[in-house]
Formats: sequence, C-alpha cells, structure tokens
Amino acid sequence: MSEIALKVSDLSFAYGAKKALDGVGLAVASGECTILLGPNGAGKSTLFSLITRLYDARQGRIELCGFDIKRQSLQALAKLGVVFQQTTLDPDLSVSQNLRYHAALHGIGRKAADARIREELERLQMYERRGEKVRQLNGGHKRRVEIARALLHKPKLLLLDEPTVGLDMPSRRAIVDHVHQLVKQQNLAVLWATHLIDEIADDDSLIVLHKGRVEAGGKLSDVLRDTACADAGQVFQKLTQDPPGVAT
Ligand SMILES: Nc1ncnc2c1ncn2[C@@H]1O[C@H](COP(=O)(O)OP(=O)(O)OP(=O)(O)O)[C@@H](O)[C@H]1O
Repeated sequence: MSEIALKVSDLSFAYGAKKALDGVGLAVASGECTILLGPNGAGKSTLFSLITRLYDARQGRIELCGFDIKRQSLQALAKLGVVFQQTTLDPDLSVSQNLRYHAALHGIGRKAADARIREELERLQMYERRGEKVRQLNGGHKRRVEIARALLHKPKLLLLDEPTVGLDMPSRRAIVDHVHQLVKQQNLAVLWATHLIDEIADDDSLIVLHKGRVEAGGKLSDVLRDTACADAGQVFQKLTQDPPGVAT
C-alpha cells in the first residue's frame, strides 16, 4: 500500500460570511500525481493556503506524513514543497542566489546546498543558466527554477498551484512531463491545482472541487467508472456544470 503524504479531514473555511471550503476530505499518496480540478472560485487556493499555514482553519485537520500541521508544524512543513501561482523568485538575483537563499532558510549548509542546487537544476536542464538573473529568464524557465527550489530540501509532498498558467504549449508540456517523472523516480506525492484538463495523465488521481466541496476523488479510471464518463473533461462538466478549460 502506498504511503499517504497528505491527509485532509473535514476541513472548512470561510472568509467572513463567505464559505470557501465545506467539509473537505482528501488524501494524496506518495508516487502519485493528484490533480485538483476545479473552476474559478472552487476553493483550490484556499485549500493551499491552509496546507501551507498562510491561514488557519477552525474546523478540520491537515496531516503531512502523519504530522498534524497545527500541533507539529515544523515537522509537517519540512515535508512540504510549494510552487505558488504567482512567482516568488527575486528577479534581481541570479538563479543560484535565489536557490541558495531558500536552502539557507531550510538550514541547509552552503556546500550541501550547492550540491542539491546542481542536482535539481541539472534535472531540469537549467544548470547552465544558474548565473543568470531571474528577470532574464522566460516564464517556462522561471517555473523550472521554482520547481527546483521547492525540491531543494527533499520534501515528500509538492504542492503546485496552477504552475503552467500563462506558459506556451511546449513550456507547459515540459513542466507536466517533468513533474510526472519526479513522481515516478522520487516517489514524490504531488497535488497539482489546475483547471486545464489536458494536464491530467491516465494514471493520475483526480479530485474535483466545486463550490468548496469535493465532488469526486480517486484514481482517474475509478472516477470515470463511478461517474460513467469517458474522460476527465466530461467528469468536470458533469460535476461542475461549467465548460472545461482548454489549453491556450
Ligand atoms: N480574501 C478573500 N476574501 C473573500 N473571499 C475570498 C477571498 N479569497 C477567496 N475568496 C472566495 O472564496 C472562494 C474560493 O476562492 P479560491 O481563490 O480559493 O478559489 P480557486 O479555486 O483558487 O479559484 P481560482 O481558480 O480563480 O484561483 C471564492 O468564492 C472566492 O471569491
């Protein structure tokens, strides 16, 4: 049985009177890419903000590799790598400087950090670009650096919040392929928020979030069977009644 990297139970959250998440329960296993599919306003970013502890939920529980994020925050957050929707790299620093800064925040010494930086950048074909200022990189290359940064401290769970938004098709494909390779090679657990159905691979797991509720969850093949749908686009349409997102 695969290890559960993220377990969310009965999680609810509201912005004032506006309910954003309503009794959400889900699990993300190691060695699996779990796609969190939901239309605008479904609650994807709110869920990520709670997992990363940007906000605190009054109701519900979040565990990372068995550590409760409220009571065992340090151990839990050490297991987590995050790529936010908006870039958080410093454009005036080089690729290496950005990554070293992040490694230092995680208490990784300079020598070990440089070895990890090399390993992750080489995996993404970005090592040759390490001396360049981030502002000189295109959107796809910035995203690669952010993924490398999120992996420096060897997390067990990688959260990706719509990481391909605004990228051209080849850059999107490269990121989708790279993340799927990481899942297989590193036994990483990935939770990938998107509204683009063509980012889902056949052996991914799927969670459909709509209006703050989980409408379906499980291996894609099981969700297709349970919903009597032919593909993820149909599932999305059936469960959210909105037209599915299409690649641009
Ligand atoms: N800061 C806020 N204050 C009030 N309401 C908010 C706030 N942030 C989000 N919401 C509301 O909470 C609900 C969930 O929003 P959220 O941003 O989590 O959805 P999302 O699935 O990430 O959407 P998108 O794909 O557009 O980013 C929406 O109804 C949204 O309008």
